[in-house]
Amino acid sequence: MSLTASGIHAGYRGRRVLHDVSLTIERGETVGLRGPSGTGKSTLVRVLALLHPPDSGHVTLDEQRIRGHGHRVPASVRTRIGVLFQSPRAAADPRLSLSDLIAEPLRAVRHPREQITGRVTDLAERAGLTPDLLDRRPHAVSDGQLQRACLARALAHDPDYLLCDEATTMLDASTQAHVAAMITDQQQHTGMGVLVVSHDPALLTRWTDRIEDLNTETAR
Ligand SMILES: Nc1ncnc2c1ncn2[C@@H]1O[C@H](COP(=O)(O)OP(=O)(O)OP(=O)(O)O)[C@@H](O)[C@H]1O
Repeated sequence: MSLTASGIHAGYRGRRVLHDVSLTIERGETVGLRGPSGTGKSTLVRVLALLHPPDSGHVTLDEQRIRGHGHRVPASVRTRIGVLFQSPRAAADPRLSLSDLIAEPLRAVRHPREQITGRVTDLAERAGLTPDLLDRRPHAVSDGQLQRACLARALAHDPDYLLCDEATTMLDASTQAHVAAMITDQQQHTGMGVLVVSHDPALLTRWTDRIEDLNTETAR
């Protein structure tokens, strides 16, 4: 069981960023992805998260080849892949309270309403968010608190894969450790596969089972 990108060519408005790039994340493993700035690591994350359609090549999710990226991917498929970005401010809707932020993906797939509150409380507690923070909107919490909420949101569906794009880079050491511990704990319970994109060699060595390079060799 794996999330696989095969022979991906992708870019923006005719400008090619990824040239024949392939990457596999097996369930249960943690894969590191590194490479110089601008080689397309975030673009590859968006392709794997089914958010950015490749020009050619394809993504396979547990043997199911995904057709039609972008809005055409059913929510039931998309929710099997969680994503955590570097900047929670860019990722989070500023109009939503933290509890609504965490609950939104559950509501989107009509999760039973009576279970949502309990699920949000549990996720928030595991993420280290105190109850008083849950009614606040993003502008009234710190970056670290907001990233904890984004992690709770990304794990709301118990995804089979979690893609972390420089997700701990801007966090202080203790929040970074808490975020990594929550991800590892979730992985031990559900066997999800994890991708960690980072420029930090120590973090990659500490956290991942193997490291892949996206460099000018692969990104020709
Ligand atoms: N939405 C976009 N529109 C146009 N070009 C983009 C867009 N996003 C990224 N790019 C360009 O695509 C290239 C790859 O960017 P990407 O963010 O995927 O690289 P990266 O390896 O993640 O970089 P970094 O390590 O600095 O985060 C860059 O030249 C970037 O300017």
